Amino acid sequence: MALVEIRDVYKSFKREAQTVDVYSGLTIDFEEGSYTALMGPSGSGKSTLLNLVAGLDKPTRGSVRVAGAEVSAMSAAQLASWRARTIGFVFQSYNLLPVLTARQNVELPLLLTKLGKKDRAERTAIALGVVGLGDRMDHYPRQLSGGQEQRVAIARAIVADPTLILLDEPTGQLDARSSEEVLELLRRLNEEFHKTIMMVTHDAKAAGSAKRVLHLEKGDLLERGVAATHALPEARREAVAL
Ligand SMILES: Nc1ncnc2c1ncn2[C@@H]1O[C@H](COP(=O)(O)OP(=O)(O)OP(=O)(O)O)[C@@H](O)[C@H]1O
Repeated sequence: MALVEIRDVYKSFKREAQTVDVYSGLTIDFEEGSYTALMGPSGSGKSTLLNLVAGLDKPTRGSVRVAGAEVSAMSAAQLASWRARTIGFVFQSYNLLPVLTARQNVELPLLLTKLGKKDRAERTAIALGVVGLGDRMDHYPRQLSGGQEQRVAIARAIVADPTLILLDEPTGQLDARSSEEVLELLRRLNEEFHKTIMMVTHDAKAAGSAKRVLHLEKGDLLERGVAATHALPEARREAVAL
């Protein structure tokens, strides 16, 4: 069983009199331990895919299962606690709370768990250590560089030890050096910590750090292996009918 199973998913958005059909029968799997980059033109439905997997949005029809659980069937309350345990979400614009320190930002998701204060402090320190910011725990976001802010956001995403990390253009606002640091961190999270990663990106370099690259384009879902050790002999068409 794949960690993420998307089966015959339709998704439409209604805007005034118009309906936008983003997916018309999307079927795809993401295996446990995989690291996938999702590419494609603006509006092709990349962010929508992450939102469906995180249960932030529901399919118009079809099934989205994560670790065997039907995400679209959960109530809002079930979703909140499931998401806190299962999913780490990282956004392009970091989304840190400016009035909280790095430590407090990272601790936030743990407040939704049953962990006591001491365990929360310990896990927070470990997560900030993993992203290389053990010496910046009491800094506020404004006292950090963009790359450091994004690494705090990644620490927040991994602090509850989720199975799946979803990232929406994580390097979109970063310079080349900070991007490289973030990508190196993602490779480690995948290889050393066995986290499953799905990353939306427009950046070919970022996609190059993934083991699998999916291209969402007008009605087609194309798959290309780019990492040397995972390269496919040629671009392979995996499924049609987005
Ligand atoms: N909440 C919404 N209401 C109405 N339309 C929406 C909504 N969310 C997304 N859409 C539409 O669905 C389509 C897919 O959007 P999505 O954000 O998934 O694209 P994307 O590939 O991530 O684009 P980008 O690269 O620009 O972020 C777009 O046409 C978008 O306008």
